[in-house]
Amino acid sequence: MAKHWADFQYEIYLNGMTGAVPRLPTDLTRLEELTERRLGPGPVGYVTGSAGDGSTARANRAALRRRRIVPRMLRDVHERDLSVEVLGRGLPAPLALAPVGVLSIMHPDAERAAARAAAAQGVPYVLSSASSTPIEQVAEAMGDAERWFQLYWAKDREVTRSFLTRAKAAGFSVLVVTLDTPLLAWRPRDLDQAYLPFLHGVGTANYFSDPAFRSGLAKPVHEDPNAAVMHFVGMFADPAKTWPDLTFVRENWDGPIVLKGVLHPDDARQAVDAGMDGVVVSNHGGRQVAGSVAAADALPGVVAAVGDRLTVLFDSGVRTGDDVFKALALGARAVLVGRPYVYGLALDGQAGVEHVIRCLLAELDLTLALSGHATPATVGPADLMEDMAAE
Ligand SMILES: Cc1cc2nc3c(=O)[nH]c(=O)nc-3n(C[C@H](O)[C@H](O)[C@H](O)COP(=O)(O)O)c2cc1C
Ligand SMILES: O=C(O)C(=O)c1ccccc1
Repeated sequence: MAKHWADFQYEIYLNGMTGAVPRLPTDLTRLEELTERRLGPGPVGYVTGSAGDGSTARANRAALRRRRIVPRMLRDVHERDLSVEVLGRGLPAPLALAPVGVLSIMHPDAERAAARAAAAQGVPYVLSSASSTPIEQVAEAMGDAERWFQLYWAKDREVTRSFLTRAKAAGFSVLVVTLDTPLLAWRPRDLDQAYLPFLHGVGTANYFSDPAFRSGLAKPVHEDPNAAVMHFVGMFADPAKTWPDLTFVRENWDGPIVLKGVLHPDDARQAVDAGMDGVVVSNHGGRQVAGSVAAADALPGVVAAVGDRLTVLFDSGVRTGDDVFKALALGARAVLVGRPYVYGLALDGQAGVEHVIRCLLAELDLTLALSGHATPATVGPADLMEDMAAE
């Protein structure tokens, strides 16, 4: 029998017999406010902030809230199985941790803590190129758990090639190529405090650990750190890239490749033509194009265009188990979650990240069961209706 994630509910109640209650709220939408009280203004702006006036991030939430579940009754759900197959991998649930850069800003254990939490719960961890911990050290912390690598496509081919070689050697199996960040967007929360995340918490450590990156420096990093940071800024991403450039990535990675940040159905079709295996329908949590379409509103169009040819994943705005259910109903195979686990990390390290994963999946398990589903496979558009007046 598959694991019932909902058992976490009674684990919490039973622990309560000895007077213990969860260290963090089980309504994950409350974590943002707690994190705002815990971290300094720079780090808070970095993690909670988004592009422009923040309306895209709010629209992501609204697009999920507006869709309401129509539960079905009397459909045997006593044995449930949340596992799904994604890109040829069996996952215990339709969830992965999204790539988030410079986690040392949030907690001293940084990427290692997030990766260990994902490994302990069996969900894939997507390591950001912009990690504050070198690829190899994150891999070492994870044992043989499922790990995916997110590529920021460096201007220098040798650096990109080196990242891919290192990630492969460290056991990363799926490559997530982020397309929506060829430039950092206009982010007032960061700008108003002149807070550039790269410059904090050894934000560039993964690059600094790279031999191809280092060979481009006139002096070693410790002798001229400012020059090294400027080299990184010039290297980080390349706004000149076009679709044919994907050939280079395809030729240098023999596992599945997923393009992150696709919103238009035609871009999803181009991903098929480029030999890609999947897309993440995402607007980067509202952090890139201010005023862009809400990710959940873009999802059905992408699924209709390529859902039978590519694995369609989703992120941007997922905060609760019912949000995951809604994304599945709109056609996503699985979802990535960003800020909630980062808040968990900021508030309680590895344990906080595990708390977030367990709450999300317990709530998803219960939402499925209470709506008449024993597996994600039976969830579809017929389970939703739209309520334009929803708060
Ligand atoms: C603080 C922060 C840093 C991020 N860094 C990266 C990154 O390095 N690479 C990447 O592809 N996406 C990055 N993202 C975007 C996430 O992968 C994901 O798309 C987004 O957080 C999903 O939205 P959500 O936060 O509403 O769940 C970052 C997001 C946040 C909040
Ligand atoms: O802040 C982000 O959204 C992001 O993608 C990023 C990129 C580089 C370093 C840190 C974060």
